[in-house]
Amino acid sequence: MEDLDKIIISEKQSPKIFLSGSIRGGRQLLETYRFIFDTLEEAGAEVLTWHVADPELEKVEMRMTEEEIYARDMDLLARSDALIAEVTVPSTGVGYEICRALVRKIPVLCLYNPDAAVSAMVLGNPDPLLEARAYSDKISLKNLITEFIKNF
Ligand SMILES: O=c1[nH]c(=O)n([C@H]2C[C@H](O)[C@@H](COP(=O)(O)O)O2)cc1CO
Repeated sequence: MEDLDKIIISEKQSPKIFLSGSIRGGRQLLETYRFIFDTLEEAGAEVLTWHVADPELEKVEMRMTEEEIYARDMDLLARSDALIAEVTVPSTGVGYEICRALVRKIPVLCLYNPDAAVSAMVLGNPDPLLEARAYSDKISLKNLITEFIKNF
């Protein structure tokens, strides 16, 4: 029985997470996106959109057309088990990705600083697959992320 448990645990795939964070909406929270990325990887998740937390992102994305960026991200979303969005910095792309995830029935966790003016499209959204949580510091941010990904 113990052996069977071990096999089941070792066969458990790491959850694939679509990390969503502002790019053209402003990069001022890049350090927080990096912290979320590191927390997810430490917890055994695979972050498919690692580029969102990449300080060199502009260099890579500059070589891609707008259509290529869109197609790549929609393909990554289709392969994700869940989406985690940092919504403190308002971003058209982040809002769009949240909506697309919900349409595809992919669970979404939105995280934000308590001082942020988060859209009512997130805070007032009754979709049971959407969870929105404020974090006051890195400890609470880490706890919210690790609790959420336990479900996958
Ligand atoms: O170059 C890009 N690469 C890219 O992956 N995105 C996606 C991922 C981010 O979660 C989101 C950011 O949107 P925005 O650029 O509107 O802030 O869109 C967005 C852009 C630029 O709009």
